[in-house]
Amino acid sequence: MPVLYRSILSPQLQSSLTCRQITHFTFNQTKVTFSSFPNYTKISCSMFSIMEDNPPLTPTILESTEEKYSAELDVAVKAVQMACSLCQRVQEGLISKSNSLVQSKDDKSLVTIADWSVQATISWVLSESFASKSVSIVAEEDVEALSKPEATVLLDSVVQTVNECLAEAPQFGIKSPIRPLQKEEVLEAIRQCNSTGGPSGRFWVLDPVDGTLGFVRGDQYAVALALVEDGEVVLGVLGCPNYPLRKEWLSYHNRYYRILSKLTPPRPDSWDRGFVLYAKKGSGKAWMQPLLPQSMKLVESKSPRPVYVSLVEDPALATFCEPVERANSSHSFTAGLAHSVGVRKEPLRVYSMVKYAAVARGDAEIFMKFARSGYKEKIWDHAAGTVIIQEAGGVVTDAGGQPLNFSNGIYLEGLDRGIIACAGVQLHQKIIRAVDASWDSSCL
Ligand SMILES: Nc1ncnc2c1ncn2[C@@H]1O[C@H](COP(=O)(O)O)[C@@H](OP(=O)(O)O)[C@H]1O
Ligand SMILES: [Mg+2]
Repeated sequence: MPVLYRSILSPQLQSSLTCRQITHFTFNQTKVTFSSFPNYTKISCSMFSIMEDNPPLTPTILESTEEKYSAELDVAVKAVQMACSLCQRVQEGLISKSNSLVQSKDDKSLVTIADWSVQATISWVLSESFASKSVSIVAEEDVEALSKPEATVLLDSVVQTVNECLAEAPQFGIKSPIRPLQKEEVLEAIRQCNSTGGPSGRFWVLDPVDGTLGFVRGDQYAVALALVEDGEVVLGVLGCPNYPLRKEWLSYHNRYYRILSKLTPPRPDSWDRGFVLYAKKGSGKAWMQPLLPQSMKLVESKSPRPVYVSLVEDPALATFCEPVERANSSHSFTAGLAHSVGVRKEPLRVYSMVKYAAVARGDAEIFMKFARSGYKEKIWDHAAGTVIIQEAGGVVTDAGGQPLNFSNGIYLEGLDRGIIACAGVQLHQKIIRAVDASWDSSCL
């Protein structure tokens, strides 16, 4: 019986599994897969190091971590389901009425009622659900613009949106507040998300509406929630309300999908678009739960089903995705990389972390992001997507092949050049090599 000693396990795996005896394992250069644990069928872990010379620790009995974080995951999935429902309502309002709900932020990006409302709602749900533990949250929005005297109408809209969403909480298996939240309580819930992260302890990471530009344009966006413990992302939950059932539709603006749905309306009980993806670190599984159709209870919804990355390793058959906005990632650099490794298909340009979802579900094989020099990637734009792709069987690193570092505050500190997520190790290595070959001649 082969024994894999603790000394060769990555810190990630060491922290998620304690003493263990392994009955079977396979590995390639960046990924190790364990089988036949008493309580697991398969556990995968990427990014490990082998230290064969170390004295082996005594291999003893396995301890399952199946129960760990279960309560947190349950609440996080429900909270993201609620947030998706809230966003759908606000987006419909934006499309059908006016853009008066869109505010310009100092950084010229856009923020809407939905951003603040989702942040307030998820913050309130987490605090209520884990009242005994102090809940620490790193999130994108602050209350400054919302607290100004001239923002009264805006604040009223946020309070109303939050209360409408919380009134529906029981449908999602969450308790509603005993009375509607007051303005100050909503502001406090948003304000409470002021953690700055760090290397130790536990904190949630929230991007209430990732891809705000996609959201206000009626297109793709995501709600992203992750739990980080001692610097590792241990849970990822990603709501993608406009993700179409048929992956071909991802290449088109969501407005075409809406037109089509009007022509041939989906049956009320059928799933036509939108889901929540989620994964727990070290479980070797990522799951997809369809969004709740209006008026259906979460308990009545279809069971979650597992998602897996694509098995395509041939670059000629692979699809790569990247941000829509050139300002967010160099399209010319990624085009050069794609060409040099033999990717032939047109890039799939989609807003937000929906790109992580596309790779995790096997609808695309590669995601690349190369921001302009000096831009610092934020942890909330990557935390949930990273763990979901990894548990679905994929690889996510920076362009130097190192894992993303979520332990150093709100930024991905030390990120080497860009982000590369792939379904398989071979594709990943080819792209890393291509980056090295072309970086010096690039303008980045
Ligand atoms: N100049 C820039 N370079 C790189 N990324 C940027 C950027 N400006 C904003 N972003 C990030 O890119 C995210 C959108 O991702 P994408 O471009 O893949 O749709 C934004 O998230 P928000 O929309 O939540 O602000 C923001 O965090
Ligand atoms: Mg974002």
